[in-house]
Amino acid sequence: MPDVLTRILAAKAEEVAAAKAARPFAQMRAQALAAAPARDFVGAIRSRVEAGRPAVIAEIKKASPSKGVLREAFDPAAIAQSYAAHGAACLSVLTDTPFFQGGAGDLKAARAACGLPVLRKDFILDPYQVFEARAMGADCILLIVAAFRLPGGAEGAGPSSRRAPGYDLARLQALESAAHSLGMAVLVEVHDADELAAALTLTTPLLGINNRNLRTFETRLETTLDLLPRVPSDRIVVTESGILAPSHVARLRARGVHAFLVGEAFMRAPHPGVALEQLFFQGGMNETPGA
Ligand SMILES: O=C(O)c1ccccc1NCC(=O)[C@H](O)[C@H](O)COP(=O)(O)O
Repeated sequence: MPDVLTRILAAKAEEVAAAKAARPFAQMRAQALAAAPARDFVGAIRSRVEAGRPAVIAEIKKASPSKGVLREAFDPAAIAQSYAAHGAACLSVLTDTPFFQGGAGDLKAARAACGLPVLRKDFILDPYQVFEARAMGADCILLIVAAFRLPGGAEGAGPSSRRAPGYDLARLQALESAAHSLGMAVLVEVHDADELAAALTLTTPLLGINNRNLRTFETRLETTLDLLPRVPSDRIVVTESGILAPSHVARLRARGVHAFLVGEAFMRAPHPGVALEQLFFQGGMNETPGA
């Protein structure tokens, strides 16, 4: 059986083909160009990080392949308001349906309920999806480098071939350009050194390091800590996944990581915003959301 990322990407390619047939590109483009202006996703993160405060991208997801259903009573608008009231910098909203039980409606409802910039969390492979993201109101898209691995690419035999990019850089760069042309930001996501080398060919300052291996689900904070020395100082590291306790936050912040993408810890809590405040602003570092 193929791993889950392979299955998600295959399903996504079919989904995009069906979407294009149902709503042609010209129509999607017109909708994207007519959307309300994008909110400043990078600025919301940068301002906090440069002030030495945590920048929290708070995720709205009903379910995930690794954890199943995380939240039965799922109200994206109420969750977004709760996050905004308790110090989130931005939102991340899952729009994939088959694997995460999300949808475009979740993103629209969350964005309409608050003033925060919103990341469309999905598996973007095609320019059509970039226009679709803007049409639904997204302010940022996610590009997962692992989704652009070429057949036989980064898994070469020896040390030198492992350093070869092995990724479809032209396609990654074209998707980034499309997002920027629509005023959206890009969060590029990596999990290892080969993916990082590929990600650094993009211009976006937002570099996500996913602590979760999307093929095996193994989740280790050391993924972020080990890659940190290889990240140039002009990039803002966003550590993603598996951040569940104040000790995790303290460990990463002690190494200079101040931007976080968190889902499960908030989705399982009765009040997601309160959980955010407890995780980031009531720990040992005695922060307050606006201080
Ligand atoms: O979470 C999964 O099971 C998953 C499986 C396959 C591809 C992506 C997946 N998750 C996306 C994410 O990485 C997380 O939603 C995000 O980083 C937040 O993680 P967490 O705080 O651990 O919910």
